Amino acid sequence: MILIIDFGSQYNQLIARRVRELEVYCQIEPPDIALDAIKALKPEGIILSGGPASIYEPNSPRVDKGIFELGIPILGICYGLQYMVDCLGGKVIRSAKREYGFAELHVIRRDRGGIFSEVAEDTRCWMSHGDTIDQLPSGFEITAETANTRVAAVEDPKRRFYGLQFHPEVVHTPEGKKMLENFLFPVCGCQKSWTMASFVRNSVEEIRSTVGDRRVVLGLSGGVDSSVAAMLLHQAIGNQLTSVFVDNGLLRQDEAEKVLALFKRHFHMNIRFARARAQFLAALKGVEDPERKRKIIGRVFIEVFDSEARKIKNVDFLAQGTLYPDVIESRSAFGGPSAVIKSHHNVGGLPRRMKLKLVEPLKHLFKDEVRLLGKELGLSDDMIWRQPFPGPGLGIRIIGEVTAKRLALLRKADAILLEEIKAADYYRRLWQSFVVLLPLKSVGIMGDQRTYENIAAIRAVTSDDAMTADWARLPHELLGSIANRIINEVRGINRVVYDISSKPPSTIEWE
Ligand SMILES: Nc1ncnc2c1ncn2[C@@H]1O[C@H](COP(=O)(O)OP(=O)(O)OP(=O)(O)O)[C@@H](O)[C@H]1O
Ligand SMILES: O=c1[nH]c(=O)c2[nH+]cn([C@@H]3O[C@H](COP(=O)(O)O)[C@@H](O)[C@H]3O)c2[nH]1
Ligand SMILES: NC(=O)CC[C@H](N)C(=O)O
Ligand SMILES: [Mg+2]
Repeated sequence: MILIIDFGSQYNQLIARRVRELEVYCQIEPPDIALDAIKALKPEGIILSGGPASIYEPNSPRVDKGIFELGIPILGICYGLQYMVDCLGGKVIRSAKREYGFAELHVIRRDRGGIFSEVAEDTRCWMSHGDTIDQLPSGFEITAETANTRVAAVEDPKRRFYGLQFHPEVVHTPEGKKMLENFLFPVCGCQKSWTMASFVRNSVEEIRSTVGDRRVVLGLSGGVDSSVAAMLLHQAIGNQLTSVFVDNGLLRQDEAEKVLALFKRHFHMNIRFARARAQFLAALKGVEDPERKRKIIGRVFIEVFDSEARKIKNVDFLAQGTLYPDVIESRSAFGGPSAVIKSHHNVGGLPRRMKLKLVEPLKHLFKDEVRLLGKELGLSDDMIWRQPFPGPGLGIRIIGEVTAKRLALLRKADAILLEEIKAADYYRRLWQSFVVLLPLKSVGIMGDQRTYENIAAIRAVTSDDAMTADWARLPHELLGSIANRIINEVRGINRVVYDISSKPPSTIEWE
């Protein structure tokens, strides 16, 4: 495996994606990981990520220096390179000018089977730094330069230490993937072994040894992640698993009935249905702040799981379909180097003290990997290709207070949108498509009468992993027919707008 040390770069997950695309398993860990924990992972190579800090500042993040004594190849990217240089006796200074964007890279040495083998002598790279290397540690030499940056890449071929001032993980560095490939295979000697079949084998074993003869409850939403987690756990521990579907009152039209029917038909596992509408709505009464709503929903979910667990004997574990991006994005909530954007109900929204221990077999996977895993486990295409639906559901799509009346309005509008999207064959082409109910009213005219009613917004985005997203260029005719149907069929909505923001700077959900 490859260990990635997270110095807070916004591109960390991209590094992980690239490595896994090359069929090598990797894991991202924070800089305070202990040296013994690093050794226990038995990495074949270590990648030090970029990050917003400057190495000469007090309290800039550092990982145990012992990594340089392990005899393992190390690749430093941007801040990671600067950290390596600083640790090993070189010098990093603030550069006279910041460099952000494309730069022409001139490769000086690519004849030693290192990072640049088979890379063109002149190629482009993506820079994003304000610091620069002034003095190299002994044993290092410069292997590439740009017009602005004398030290664009370095290596110490004896110790197999490599450093890039630019970002090989972004698509704007066209030969970046080749450079990473060179690091993984010739340099680190990795094998291509990251396949879903091997993942299933290892997870089943791990789940069995964690759970022993105890019981597990799993939050089953009918979404891709929890359905795949349920299949995996069921394969590992069979009847020791009970899945709990919670009707939190924030679901879409007919969702509870549909999900239950589907699972009863296709899966022979224990499923419980927890009716908790009133509990969620009461807890949300009068609450308008998005983060408060999220925390409340997270807490009530756990209360419901706890009370279901009490009805079954010997339950020690709660299983969830938490994915890698949820974990990494929420890490900051626990003191990591990046900023808190929003608390996902199943991670940052969890209460601090919990009775049940978490089992999260998918917490190192990305969404597209979970879909592949679902296929491996025999889940139908319809389930695998469902658009994601957040656990807080319509609760974060009603801006402002959540009430039964507003839920009813949104449910109708959302059902119409989905019907139209599916009929136009756009469902699978979109990462998500949904309606948001705004806390605003506007004036309209219907049948010669004045109306003063709610505004709904349509949100439809394309994305690969929800980390970035673009608004979907839906045909005007389709948008027109959705709007037309919503306004005609949903009493209480008289205006529909289309959200044309991308992520970043906006996010996919409005709250
Ligand atoms: N209505 C629900 N009942 C029980 N558990 C739920 C419910 N909604 C969400 N969860 C739990 O919260 C986790 C996170 O929700 P999330 O929406 O990210 O995943 P998902 O619903 O499984 O998949 P998808 O992202 O495709 O919607 C789920 O994996 C599940 O364990
Ligand atoms: O299970 C979930 N619990 C949550 O609390 C939550 N918040 C956002 N999402 C989903 O995450 C993806 C990224 O959303 P944002 O761009 O709005 O952050 C999108 O796919 C969102 O639908 C959630 N899923
Ligand atoms: N992208 C980065 O890793 C930046 C590293 C450091 N903060 C610099 O400005 O050079
Ligand atoms: Mg979901």
